[in-house]
Amino acid sequence: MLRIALAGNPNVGKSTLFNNLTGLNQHVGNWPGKTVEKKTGYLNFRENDIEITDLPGTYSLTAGSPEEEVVIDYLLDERPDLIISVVDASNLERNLYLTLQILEFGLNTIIAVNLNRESERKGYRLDEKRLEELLGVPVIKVEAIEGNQDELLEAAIRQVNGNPPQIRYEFLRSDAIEEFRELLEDVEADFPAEWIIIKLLEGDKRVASMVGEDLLKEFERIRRILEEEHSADADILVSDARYGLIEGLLERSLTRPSLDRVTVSELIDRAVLNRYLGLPILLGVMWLIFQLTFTAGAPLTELIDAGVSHLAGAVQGALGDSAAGSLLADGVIGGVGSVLVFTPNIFILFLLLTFLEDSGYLARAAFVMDRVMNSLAGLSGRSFIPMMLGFGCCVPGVMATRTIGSERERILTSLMIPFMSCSARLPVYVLFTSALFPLIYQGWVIFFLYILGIAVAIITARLLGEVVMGEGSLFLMELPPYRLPRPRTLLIHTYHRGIQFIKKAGTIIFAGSVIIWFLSGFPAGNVSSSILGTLGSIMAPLFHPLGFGDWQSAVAILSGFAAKELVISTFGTVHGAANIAASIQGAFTPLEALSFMVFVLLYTPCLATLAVIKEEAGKRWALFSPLYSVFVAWMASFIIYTAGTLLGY
Ligand SMILES: Nc1nc2c(ncn2[C@@H]2O[C@H](COP(=O)(O)OP(=O)(O)OP(=O)(O)O)[C@@H](O)[C@H]2O)c(=O)[nH]1
Ligand SMILES: [Mg+2]
Repeated sequence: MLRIALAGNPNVGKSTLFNNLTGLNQHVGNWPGKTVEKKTGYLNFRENDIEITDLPGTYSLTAGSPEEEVVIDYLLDERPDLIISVVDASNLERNLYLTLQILEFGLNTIIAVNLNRESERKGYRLDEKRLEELLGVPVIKVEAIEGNQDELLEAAIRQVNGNPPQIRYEFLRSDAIEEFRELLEDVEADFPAEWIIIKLLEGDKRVASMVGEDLLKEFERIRRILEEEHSADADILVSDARYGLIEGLLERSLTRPSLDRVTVSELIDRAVLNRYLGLPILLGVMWLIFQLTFTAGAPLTELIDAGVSHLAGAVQGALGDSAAGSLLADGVIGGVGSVLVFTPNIFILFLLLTFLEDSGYLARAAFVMDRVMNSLAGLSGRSFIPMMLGFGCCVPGVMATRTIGSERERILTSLMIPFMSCSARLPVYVLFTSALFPLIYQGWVIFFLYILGIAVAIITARLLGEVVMGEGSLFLMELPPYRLPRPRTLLIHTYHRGIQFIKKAGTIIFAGSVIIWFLSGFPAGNVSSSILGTLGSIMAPLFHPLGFGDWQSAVAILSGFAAKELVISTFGTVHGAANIAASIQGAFTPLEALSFMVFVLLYTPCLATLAVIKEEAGKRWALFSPLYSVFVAWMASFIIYTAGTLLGY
């Protein structure tokens, strides 16, 4: 088995290439920092079994953030047979910097130059054969997103048996270094001496501990000689040497565009990143997303709704009042069907979010929000990307916090994300607003809920910011160029995200609905005296001050702890799929509905989200999060309901 790893800077197309080669579906999008864990896939190419690992994007091989750690650990411990160093053709200077570090390490490497069309449009011309000759490493132009990658794979298989070139920097050819190199030969056979020297010059702690005290002392002496000789710090000498080498290579293999060209990306950015226009544009984009999600999905939703009601009716008619009939019609169709009705909205939302991510706008949103996040929440714009992802689903949102440099900001952001209105809350919003608010207000009510979520998240960061200690991080993020996402890619990603919703309906919602149905039927007789009704009645007084003190709401809220879709499916099971809207109309006033929706928005992350919060922020915060959010939800609903009542609504 041939073990190949994909390494490179963030956002150069590693995961795109990985997906293309393995047929898997790693998260891709047009912003740096999507992949945070390594992922392995397999393929067979001309009788060769190949294992491919997709690594997180990094700029260097010096451990800093958790995802850099992943890459370094992998390279040090697992030593793949070959590295495919993926580089962006428009950013070769910076991208080859990482390639050189991989070569220093002595690993077999080939270079895959991606995004060629884009760079040619910008006016770059790379002579890849010339670069290959100069560097001594195969250089292949690829189009990661499409077509077969035979040329790349052939080169890879050839290179596995080849020899990686030894990178030797001029400034390391001094007598003092040569002496030290000899000393090293007795110590460490596993890594190239040159690499150890470079890492020591860069001050890498891990390598320092590998070498041992005595040699380290000796090295300190040599380092000082070197620094005096060149009158510069050792780590600067190293990076200068790398950039010097790269410059020399590109000078002879790359034609660059003249500098005064203004790209389309720059033109768009002048508006989108404008001091005054940036924020209104972002708000406009968000408003548009939510409008489209709810309105464009409506006709299809109604159609499915009619279908589900019809089906429930037919089943009831065929099986009569038997237990089986009730289980199917109320439990399964009522519970699962009432959630599945919203599939069109969910798919549209995911399509739009994917477009936002893939076009490059999401990275801009982070920039625009940087100032806001800074002054309001004491965080950087980096935190805004996971928050936006949270509108789709909080689980990938929390996972995306890992690329945030500071631990403090990582924890705070993980605790903010559950307040983003994820797609599971959408059925609640749609049902309640459409049942109780006039058409012209519906969009605004939902938009208010989204904004309220963001506001509570920011207040949360503010409050907890006083408790969670640690250093902040500098907000350094590249702006990727805008790209018009391809319909095919958009559809594939939307499909993969949307299908999770349907899977969830078939598993956890299904199980939940059956349980709810069961609990509502026993002991037989009146539902309100069933186990479910009793449980609900016990809890109901807690919610009475919030305006929804009936047992059904209490039970719906309770089941929503597992997954928020269950809030609606509980109503579906208790009332029957066809009657949800009517029974909501009967049970709630608009004010009570608003209070209920606010509660559902804010109270507790679902179990899946809690699991990732535990992963990213630790057990203590995963315990804290639901307690805190239930408290916040109760307070917010109480304030809204009380204020509304006083105002006469
Ligand atoms: N047009 C075009 N776009 C590409 C190509 N390869 C990648 N992209 C786009 O470039 C962006 C980044 O791709 P990813 O595969 O997510 O990049 P990555 O290197 O895995 O990024 P990180 O995981 O963040 O380090 C996505 O928007 C891709 O659609 C390509 O060959 N052609
Ligand atoms: Mg990736």
